[in-house]
Amino acid sequence: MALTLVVQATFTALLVLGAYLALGGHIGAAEVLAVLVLAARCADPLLSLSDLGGQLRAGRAELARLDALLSAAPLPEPPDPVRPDRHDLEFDSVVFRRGERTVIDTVSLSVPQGHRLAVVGPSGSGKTTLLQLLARFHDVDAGAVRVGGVDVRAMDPAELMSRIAIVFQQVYLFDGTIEENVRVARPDATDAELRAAAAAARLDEVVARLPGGWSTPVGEAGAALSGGERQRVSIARALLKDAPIVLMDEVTSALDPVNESAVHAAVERLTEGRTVVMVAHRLRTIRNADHIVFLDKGRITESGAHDDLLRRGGRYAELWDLSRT
Ligand SMILES: Nc1ncnc2c1ncn2[C@@H]1O[C@H](COP(=O)(O)OP(=O)(O)OP(=O)(O)O)[C@@H](O)[C@H]1O
Repeated sequence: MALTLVVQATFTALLVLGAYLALGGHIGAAEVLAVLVLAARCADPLLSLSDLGGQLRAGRAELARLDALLSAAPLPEPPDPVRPDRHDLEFDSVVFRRGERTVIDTVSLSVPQGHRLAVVGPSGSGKTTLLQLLARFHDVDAGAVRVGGVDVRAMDPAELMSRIAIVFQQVYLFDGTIEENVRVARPDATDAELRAAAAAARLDEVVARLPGGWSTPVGEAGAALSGGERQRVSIARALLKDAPIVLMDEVTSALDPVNESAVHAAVERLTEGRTVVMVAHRLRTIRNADHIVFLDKGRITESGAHDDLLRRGGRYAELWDLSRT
């Protein structure tokens, strides 16, 4: 850094001196001193500019990635979309690859309408990918994902999304008020519907603490909200959307007891009577699931109800014991 500063200062001094001589100036002690002071003052911004170069290069790489994402071919839309009249879910021998890697490896499972499926397993085993395939963020490489017996590729993508509410770990809050951030799920919702969703998600108690209540800009609120509170915003959105299918990726980080209990109550309300697939990390959520699958390296290695899996004494039972210590 110090060397770069000296090089930059010398370079700047030579440039200024050159310009001075070119303009017909004479060099004396005063001129040299003035040029050195000027060079030192110029070097710092020049250094910042060289830092900026690095930042611009990093930014360009980000832009290239974004561009690749935006220019990716849109998922093909069917000419005659089919509308399912039920909301049971099915993975039929699904294979999904990322490059050379098989991320989902011949997965078959079904979730009857109104049931809750919990997906557990080690990090990187493909749990989130299963949710993404259901919402058709990607298309399968082999097999089929079906909603109400209809292949999701045969559905109009907007229709599919209207049937699904998603609660992901990373909650995206945009620059607006907290009310706008919830209302985005259903802009024509009445105030009463908004308040009811917030109460069911236990978001009302968070809003009550904010300085401007519902009108608090989320820029302020977002920074002040904990992970559990942000997830309550996400659950309120999903409740307001009132979709028959819920896909949920639980927060992995530990929640304080107040948030733990509030989020649990909110999840209960959200999942009541809906068809649910959730990546489950918390004991209470796993326990309340109708069915559990254990995913390892993209394959289902164990599947059943909580008590069956405990009796079997496999990886699930191990995970359960570990999570209770
Ligand atoms: N955008 C991506 N590009 C390339 N590989 C990815 C991408 N997203 C996920 N993967 C890879 O796919 C595999 C499955 O990832 P996935 O996020 O589904 O796992 P997970 O079980 O949900 O993990 P975690 O519990 O850590 O969230 C991982 O090996 C992951 O590195």
